[in-house]
This record gives sequence, C-alpha cells and structure tokens, in this order.
Amino acid sequence: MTRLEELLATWIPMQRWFAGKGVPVDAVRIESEHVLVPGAPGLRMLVVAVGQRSRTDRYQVLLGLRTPDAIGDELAHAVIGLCAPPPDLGGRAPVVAYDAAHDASMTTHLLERIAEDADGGPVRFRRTSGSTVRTGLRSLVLTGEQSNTTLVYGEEYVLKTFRRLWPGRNPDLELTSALAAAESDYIARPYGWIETDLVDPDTGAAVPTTLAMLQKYLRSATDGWVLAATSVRDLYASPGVPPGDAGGDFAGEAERLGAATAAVHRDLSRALPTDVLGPRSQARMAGGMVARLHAAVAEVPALAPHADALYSAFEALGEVDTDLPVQRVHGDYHLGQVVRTDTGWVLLDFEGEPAVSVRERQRLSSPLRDVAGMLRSFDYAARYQLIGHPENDALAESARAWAQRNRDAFCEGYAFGGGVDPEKHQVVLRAFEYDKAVYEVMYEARHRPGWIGIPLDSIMALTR
Ligand SMILES: Nc1ncnc2c1ncn2[C@@H]1O[C@H](COP(=O)(O)OP(=O)(O)O)[C@@H](O)[C@H]1O
Ligand SMILES: O=P(O)(O)O[C@H]1O[C@H](CO)[C@@H](O[C@H]2O[C@H](CO)[C@@H](O)[C@H](O)[C@H]2O)[C@H](O)[C@H]1O
Repeated sequence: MTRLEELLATWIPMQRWFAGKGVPVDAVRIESEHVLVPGAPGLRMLVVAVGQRSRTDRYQVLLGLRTPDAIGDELAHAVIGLCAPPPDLGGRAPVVAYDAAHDASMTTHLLERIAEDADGGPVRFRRTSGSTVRTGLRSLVLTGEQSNTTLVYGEEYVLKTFRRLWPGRNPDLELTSALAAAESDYIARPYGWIETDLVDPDTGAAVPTTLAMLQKYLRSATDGWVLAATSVRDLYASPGVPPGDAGGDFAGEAERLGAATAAVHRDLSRALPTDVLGPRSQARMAGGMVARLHAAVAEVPALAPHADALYSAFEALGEVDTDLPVQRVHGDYHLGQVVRTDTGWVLLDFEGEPAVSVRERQRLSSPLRDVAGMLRSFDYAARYQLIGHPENDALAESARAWAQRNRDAFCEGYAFGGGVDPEKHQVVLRAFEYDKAVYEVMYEARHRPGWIGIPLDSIMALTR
C-alpha cells in the first residue's frame, strides 16, 4: 500500500458512509485517480477498492491536497493525513490529504463543470437537457445519518455524491429523471450528474457509473422523520390520550403521504417497465426473502427463535395464487426519505437499498414493498423514543396506537390516491414488512446496535 492508501485504510472505515462496519479491512487500493478540473490539481476523484475478507467494495473519495500551512481550522475535521505529493503536483515536501467535500473553494468547481456540461476526460459532467445551472455558489455538507454525502449549494441545489459505487447508472438518477420527465410534483427536480466508467466485474465491460446527482434544494423541506417524531413526542406528553386527540396528530400527513406515494408509483409504472409475476415467480421472490433470513440469522443469532414464524410468512407469499403486478419502486422507503414542503410531500433517494448491487436494485418489485417500508417506519417513529425511557412500559400502548393510526391513514391515502388497497393484500404486505424488518435487524446490528430492539420487537410480536 502507498502511504495515501494506508491513510485511507484508517480513515474510510471511520466514515458514516462506510458499508463494511464490523469487519476488518484487509486491503485498500486506489483503482483510479482523476484530476477533476484543469488548473485545480489539488482536487481529485478517487475510486478506492476496499477488501474485507471475501468482499471488495469500491468507494468514491473526493480528495483534496494542500500544503500543511494551507489547511485552516475550517478543514481540520476533514483531514485524512500527511502523504507524499503525487508526481504531477511536483515538489517533494509532504502534502495534507483531506476530504474535499468539505472544501467549498473546491466544490464550487463541480457546479461549474456541471453547468458547462463538461467532458473532463474519464470523468464526465452532465447538465440535464433543458435546464440551466447557476454557478458561483458555496457549498456546505449536510450533517446526519447518511449513506452518502450531500452538499447544499446556496439555497439552490443539492449535490448528492454517492460514496459506495456500483457499476451502472444509479437508480436514484434513473428514477428521478423518469419522474421529472413525467412532470411529477413529488420529486426534487434533477439538474445534472457526474459520471465515469467502471468495469462491471460480472460482465467485464466498462459501464457509465453515476458519481453524483445535482437536484433542486427544497428550502421549505422538513424531514418526515422529524415531523413524525414531533407528533410522537406530543403524544408521550399526554399519557393515556388517544393519538387522534393529542396535539400534533400526524394522521392527516400520513394520509397525504399515502396518496403521494400512490401517485409516484403510478408515474413509475407508466414511465418504466412493468410485469406480472405468476405463482412460480412469486415463490422465487419468497425464496429470496428466506435466503436473506438465513443470512441474517447467521449474523444475528437473536433472530433464530423467530425464524420459523418468519419462514411461514414468506412461505405464505410463495403460495399466493393470484398474479402480482411488479414495477420499479423506491426500494428503501421510510420517513427519512420523504420531506414535507409548503406544497406537499416530496420523495427523495430512489437509490434503493444501498447494500445491494445496482442490478439487483433495478429488479421489478411490488409497490407494496414500499408501502411495507413506510409502515415499518411508523413503527420505528412510534418506538425509538422509548429506548431507555423510564416510562417505557406505560408508553408502549401509546406507541402501538400511534403506529396503528398512522398505518391505517397511510394505507387509506394510498388506496384513495389510486394505489392497490393494502388492506386487501395482507399476505403480500406482511411478507414485505417482515422482510424489511429482517433487513433492519442486520442494518441496526452493523450501524446502530442500540436500536436493534425496534425491528426485533416487531418480529417477536409475530411469534407471540
Ligand atoms: N433536494 C433536497 N432538498 C432538501 N433537502 C434534501 C434534498 N435532498 C436530500 N435532502 C436532505 O438530505 C437527507 C439525506 O438525503 P438522501 O438522498 O436520503 O441521502 P442518503 O442516501 O445518503 O441517505 C434527506 O433526508 C433530506 O433531509
Ligand atoms: O441511508 P438510507 O436512508 O438510504 O437508509 C438506511 O438507513 C436508514 C436509517 O437512517 C434505515 O432506516 C431505518 O431507520 C429509520 C429511522 O432512522 C426508519 O425510519 C426506517 O423505517 C428503518 O428502516 C434504512 O433501513 C437503511 O437502508
């Protein structure tokens, strides 16, 4: 490993977006390194391969290089370490490598390049046809529990830089662009993207791979998770009061969110391929859920006592004998992926589950999968504030009632908005809900062990 690779081997696993938490890093290799802007050799895009046991993942690092005296306090938190300068920079004195996402004097170039629709050699900057992009704006990095890194430029744009790279066009760009073409009111308008070619290990072919996506910044947006959490907090402050009577009832919002979700599903089904799964294909889908369950039990033994009950829910999906319409869906739908603006709900982050390949995320699925994701999120919102709460037992019934009320409202809104009636597809919905809960158990085990009780408790309720 070069000195820079050694530094990255320590730095990458500490980042929130690192997907391989809990498994030692065996090898780090810089697969490619490109200067992004002519005349700014201190800004580079690296594709870094990180080897962990049998897996190798690729990550994007926007690398900044400066002399030590040019690193001010504002960049201290972004420093990766001191390394030898790359040959094209000249000189022999060590330079400081840092995460350039935090350097507004560098990220401003990215916006300019997108505005110019520039071909920067192996890295291509693209502006969405028919749009103009304002330049000269300074960026700030959004803080929060993110799988990627999002920059906000002024109050105009967000640039989402994808950290873990999978060869191919990112579904977030693909679906957002399709919905924009359908003139959907429920997305943040895309303005452009950055891409490079990566070799797909399955086919050996180099394919255009999305590195970042530029979208309209929604100034008036409030996170759905924050709104729901506020409603739950109000309810906990009035013990014994039914959720519909407590201040800050969320059911009206949940219903409108259901309707917005149905509208997005309708537009996706018109814009992109659809299919209908017969019993055999449904059994195969159920088989995928069972395989995921086995993998989760191997990783989190606390799931083992509930495996039979989960298995029965998946088996029931395999035995449904009516056809199941499938289409492109959001794929990782929860309250943190939707924002309430002054004109209504907007859906974000159509990337799908960040832990699986782009090809898998492009697979058609039932829209009920997204419905199930959001229902799981109501469960999370209702119960996460009970973790370590002294009145945990007394508030558990309020939590259950809040989740039920908002589930019902969301499902009603979804059916009213033109989606299938979730109430009439209980077996399918239940299988998707438990499949998501199994995914969440693994997600929490890797990222937030203190929260693992939330999905585990929901799974336990199945076996009670
Ligand atoms: N266009 C936007 N306007 C305003 N806020 C946004 C926008 N896009 C993303 N955000 C904020 O950033 C958060 C993370 O964005 P998201 O696309 O879900 O990233 P990740 O895949 O890393 O989780 C969202 O929950 C939202 O609060
Ligand atoms: O980073 P992403 O937003 O793409 O999604 C991942 O992280 C989510 C947590 O930030 C995780 O969602 C789980 O926790 C949410 C509360 O923080 C909850 O609303 C969701 O229902 C629950 O699944 C998501 O699963 C994961 O893919």
